[in-house]
Amino acid sequence: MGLFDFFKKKPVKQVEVEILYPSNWENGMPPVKVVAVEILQPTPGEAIDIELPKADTTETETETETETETETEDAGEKLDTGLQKTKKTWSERWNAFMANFRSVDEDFFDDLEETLIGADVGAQTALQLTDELRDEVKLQNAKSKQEISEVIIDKLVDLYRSQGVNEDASMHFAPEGPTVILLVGVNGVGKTTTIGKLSAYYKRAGKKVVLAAADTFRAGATEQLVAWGERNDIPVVTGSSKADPASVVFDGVKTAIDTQADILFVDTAGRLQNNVNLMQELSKMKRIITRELPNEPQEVLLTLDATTGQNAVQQAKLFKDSTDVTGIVLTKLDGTAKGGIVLPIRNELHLPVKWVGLGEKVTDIQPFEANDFAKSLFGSLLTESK
Ligand SMILES: Nc1nc2c(ncn2[C@@H]2O[C@H](COP(=O)(O)OP(=O)(O)OP(=O)(O)O)[C@@H](O)[C@H]2O)c(=O)[nH]1
Repeated sequence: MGLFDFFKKKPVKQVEVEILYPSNWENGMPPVKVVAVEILQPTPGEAIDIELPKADTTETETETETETETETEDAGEKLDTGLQKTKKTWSERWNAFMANFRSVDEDFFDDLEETLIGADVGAQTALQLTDELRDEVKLQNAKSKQEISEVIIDKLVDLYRSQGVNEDASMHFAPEGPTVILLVGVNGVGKTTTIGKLSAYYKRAGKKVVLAAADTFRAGATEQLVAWGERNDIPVVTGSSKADPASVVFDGVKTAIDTQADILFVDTAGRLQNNVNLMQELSKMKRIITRELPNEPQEVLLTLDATTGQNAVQQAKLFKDSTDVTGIVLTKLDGTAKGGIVLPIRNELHLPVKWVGLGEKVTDIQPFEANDFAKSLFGSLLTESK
């Protein structure tokens, strides 16, 4: 059934569609992906018109938000919902592992290590956990399936929590003048969307925010940020297509200073961590910011797509080696069973996860709280094992 036929049968109040322009698309109706539909009650039979953008506006993203609706949703609930897939996988793996339990011997610890690696906690973390658990299980003289299950899950929760103790996952702000927050990461991880969400978050907190569209590389990237700016009523500094990103950063910093803004968010082009030119471009942007605002603490937030699992950890390693990353934004946790990667990011890279992205809506972002995360991820396992 075509899109219009569908809407004739089910009239809608509002529809969010993503226009997909395949590289070989020339004319006619491009394929579209329906992102969200708000069904209109009750009048069935009405058709609606959707205005499609012109063919040359590639990669246009149309997003509408019903902020108030989501804002009332409890943060803990949202985290629980967002982590549903990860939790399901964890509990399935866990149950399968415990179903095979016979006795606490070397095979048991080998299986445990494999289970943990399979759950994306990372090889190093799995090894460390298994080693510590060997002692712990003996220490507590745990023998029954339930006792052992409890010791292991408690240890996992502990590890998540203890890593948060000395970790500075807070955002740093300049005591005066604008704070600059750069978003970096490979293509498509969610940098622009995160800026849209974070800028709205800080605006709601009473901060004056400016955005700079320094991704002059990808066609449509500036428009995407401008759309977020319009939606949140936040000014966006732009440059022409293929302009030097550093010049947009310069204009952004100047605008932020002139307008006495509190925060400047800079959207950067998706870059491969091993592309020397792009990494140099990033250094140039940072030099310009420091030249204009010498004493100012900046945040360089590396955005990682949680759905890419261990790849995200690899990306983080390489970015960390070539630029001063101050924290991680872990996006798309809602769409993945790989939420376990928070553990290796913190345990192996010692980079604080500062924010987690839990959806595509403007309010689908939360500061990362190790305790809440551990509680949400393993809470149900603890209940199940009781
Ligand atoms: N489900 C889900 N989708 C997200 C989240 N964050 C971003 N996305 C989606 O991921 C896709 C890519 O997001 P962008 O913000 O365009 O990514 P980007 O890193 O700016 O991409 P480039 O400009 O190409 O480098 C979009 O469809 C977003 O809606 C999230 O937390 N959850």
